[in-house]
Amino acid sequence: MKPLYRSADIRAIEHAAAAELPEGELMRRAGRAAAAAAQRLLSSAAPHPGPADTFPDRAPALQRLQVRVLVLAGPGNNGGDALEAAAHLADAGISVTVLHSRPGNAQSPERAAAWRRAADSSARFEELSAPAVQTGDWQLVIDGLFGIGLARPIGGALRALVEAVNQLPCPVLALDVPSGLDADTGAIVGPDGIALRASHTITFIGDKPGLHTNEGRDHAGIVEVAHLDIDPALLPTAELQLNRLELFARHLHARRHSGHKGTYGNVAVIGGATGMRGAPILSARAALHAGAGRVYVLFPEDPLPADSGQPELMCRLAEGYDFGQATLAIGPGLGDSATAADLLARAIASQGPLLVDADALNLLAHTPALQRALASRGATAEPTQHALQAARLLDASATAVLTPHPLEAARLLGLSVAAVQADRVAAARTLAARLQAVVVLKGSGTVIAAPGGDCVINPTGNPALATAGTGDVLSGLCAALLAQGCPPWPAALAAVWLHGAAADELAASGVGPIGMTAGELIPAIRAGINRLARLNLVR
Ligand SMILES: NC(=O)C1=CN([C@@H]2O[C@H](COP(=O)(O)OP(=O)(O)OC[C@H]3O[C@@H](n4cnc5c(N)ncnc54)[C@H](O)[C@@H]3O)[C@@H](O)[C@H]2O)[C@@H](O)CC1
Ligand SMILES: Nc1ncnc2c1ncn2[C@@H]1O[C@H](COP(=O)(O)OP(=O)(O)O)[C@@H](O)[C@H]1O
Ligand SMILES: [K+]
Repeated sequence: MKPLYRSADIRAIEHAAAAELPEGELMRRAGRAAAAAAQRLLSSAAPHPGPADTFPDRAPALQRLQVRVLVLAGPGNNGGDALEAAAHLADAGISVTVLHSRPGNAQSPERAAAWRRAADSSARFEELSAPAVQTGDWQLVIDGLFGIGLARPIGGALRALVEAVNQLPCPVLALDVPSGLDADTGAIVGPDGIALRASHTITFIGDKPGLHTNEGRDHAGIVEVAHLDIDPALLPTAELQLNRLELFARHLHARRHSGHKGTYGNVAVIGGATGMRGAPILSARAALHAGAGRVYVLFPEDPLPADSGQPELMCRLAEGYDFGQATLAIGPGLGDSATAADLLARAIASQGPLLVDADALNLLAHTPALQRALASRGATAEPTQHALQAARLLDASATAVLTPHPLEAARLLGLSVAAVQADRVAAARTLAARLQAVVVLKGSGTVIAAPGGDCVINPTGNPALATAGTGDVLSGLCAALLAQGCPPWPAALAAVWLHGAAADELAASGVGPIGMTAGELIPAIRAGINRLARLNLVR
């Protein structure tokens, strides 16, 4: 399990843990963990921004006085963690400069003790200011300005200071949360706020959703969790977690020799109005390469005779096709005609697995009756055998998967895009509950929510995916998994994970992040599925 905790949970855990420990013990542990992480970063001389995908795992001896570390210590307990870390680093012979915010009368006793320890060390103290950041030649900056206690946007002189840190070429290690970022949502605390861009974040007690979605990935960098030896019994069951193989891999089966095309299901992609024919073709090609037995492309009008680049696809007019014969992926390039709306109504009324994407989501947003039909479809449909087996993971009644990007989600919710992005987890959960469907809210740190409240943030993927057509590939991939018998919840988790992992592989091999095309994802996804299926050979 890779749980993600909101700030309120972290505060409750911290409170319970602190009650069993000497005063200041958690802050001392946080400071020690931060100093150790800093020493590992200094030793590995990680470039900034670091493409490395893990924290370095050991710290060879540092040559004394060759490294200069800048520690930013804010007025609260995040500043206390930073002061503890500064004292440890100074004691290790490292040249440490602390830019220190005067805490006022409300300083906690543990922060006051941390300040005394740092003041007694060889660390030099200066007032927090942008020029103090700009004048030094730092090998590392440690950000202990604000953690989960940030109460308003960073402004004034602190804003200039954060801007100055964001210009530095060296690694930046954020303590708990990059200052200025909302740990719950990954939004920059605003209006007109700013957040520090860290190359690495060491986060305390438990991992936090805001580090993995929205602005989080750009600001947190590589995330390490320091549990501070908290008694696991104090950790509540997390309602939110990071996506990972264990949540879905067992549903990706190795093939039996006796299988035939009928064994692996039919996918029908419905879309491709005039001028948007490529969208369902991409989706259908992805479905084919993700293992669906037969793949159809159903056009609302003027069907293409065939896809000359992929003649395995069967191109038809949607009218006249029996929607009960396939897993449906409706929406790519569907348009907003009356025919399109009729096709969506027929798709929702059908009994099989259903994925709703793109233009079909916009039609749904405009048509409350279709929303009601979709919600009651989820509530009344007979769960499949697969779905029953997966009942622990899945609200088995949710047969539809919806894949909105933030604008589509905003239309469905009657909100602005900014309001959706301000709390992506809440937006996905609200839609999932309202429409009784698995909702995949796309974007950096895609959020997948089930109607019962389960929610997952996906860690794979990168900006190579920010190109037209990658969403169509995702819908075809997910439909193919549904067609092969995977229940909606693990199908959505697997599709989002595989799609992002394929983009990560392509970016690592130079096919991106700039200039990767949606079509290039498809063979990389196929390779990923086959790798995972091989892990399940015994099934
Ligand atoms: N209390 C504990 O036992 C532990 C706390 N920990 C640390 O404590 C942090 C939380 O500490 P706090 O609750 O003190 O919160 P913070 O240190 O995040 O910030 C609170 C302080 O910042 C001020 N402030 C908030 N927004 C501001 C703004 N925009 N401009 C200027 N000042 C602003 C507040 O008035 C307050 O003084 C965690 O993120 C973590 O780093 C860790 O040491 C683990 C243990
Ligand atoms: N910056 C990014 N980082 C990670 N994933 C991204 C990023 N930008 C886009 N994506 C992903 O790419 C896909 C884009 O889908 P969508 O917006 O529907 O595009 P289209 O309709 O053109 O296919 C989604 O899976 C989304 O999560
Ligand atoms: K911080």
